[in-house]
Amino acid sequence: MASLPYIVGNWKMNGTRAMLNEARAIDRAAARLPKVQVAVAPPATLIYRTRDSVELIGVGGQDCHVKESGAFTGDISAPMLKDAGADFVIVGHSERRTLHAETSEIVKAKAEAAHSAGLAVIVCVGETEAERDAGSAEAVVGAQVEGSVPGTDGAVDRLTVAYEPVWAIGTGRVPSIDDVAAMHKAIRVKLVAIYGDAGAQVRILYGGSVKADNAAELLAVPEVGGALVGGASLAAESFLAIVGAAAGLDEG
Ligand SMILES: O=C[C@H](O)COP(=O)(O)O
Repeated sequence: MASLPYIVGNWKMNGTRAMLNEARAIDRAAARLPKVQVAVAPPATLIYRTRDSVELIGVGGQDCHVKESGAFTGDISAPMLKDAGADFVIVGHSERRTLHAETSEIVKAKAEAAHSAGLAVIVCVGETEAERDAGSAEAVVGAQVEGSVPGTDGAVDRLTVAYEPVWAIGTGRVPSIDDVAAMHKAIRVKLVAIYGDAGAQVRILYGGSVKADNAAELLAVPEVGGALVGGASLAAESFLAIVGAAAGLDEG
């Protein structure tokens, strides 16, 4: 894969201003690892300050509304994220799909709103454990990809897809390497079917219990273009161990 490995920390609903020290430490270390693209997605309250605290790493939002503005108490629009200094936004995380009843149709509208606002987009997909046990994981994820990725002209150029099996998120469990490889291959086939040649360039991240001790193996899987990291991204030390594993791919 031609593009750099992309390691993204999703802080979820964690972090107050003290977390800016972690962001600074990650930024300093990333400067010494030019062969990895690094980013963090802090909670909305910290986006502006994080942007101001770092020089090199990307900063993103964790969700956006489909509309640019309006009477949507508690929501944040893509242009607002852009204005706060975000470079990208995560949409369709399973916690949004499950806890906020977001359908792929909504996720797609969010992805398109983000693209229109000038943000890169990470679209998350992933099956539940019941779906995997039923043998329908690839069908479920394929339908999510098809239904969630943006259709807007040019959006594919700033698109990343993150495969996150729901049952692997925050559990310490990860799929077998063969299962990760098979799913990433299936997602690639789907992206090429949707976008043609441009679909071959979209990075596909793996997410779900990525830690220092499994990162190198996961990141070496064909079609795995990086990682979307939750828990292990909350401290610079554990996150940087994963970034270091990505940097090591080049030497290994
Ligand atoms: O967005 C990140 C994922 O949900 C993974 O979270 P985790 O690394 O805590 O399993």
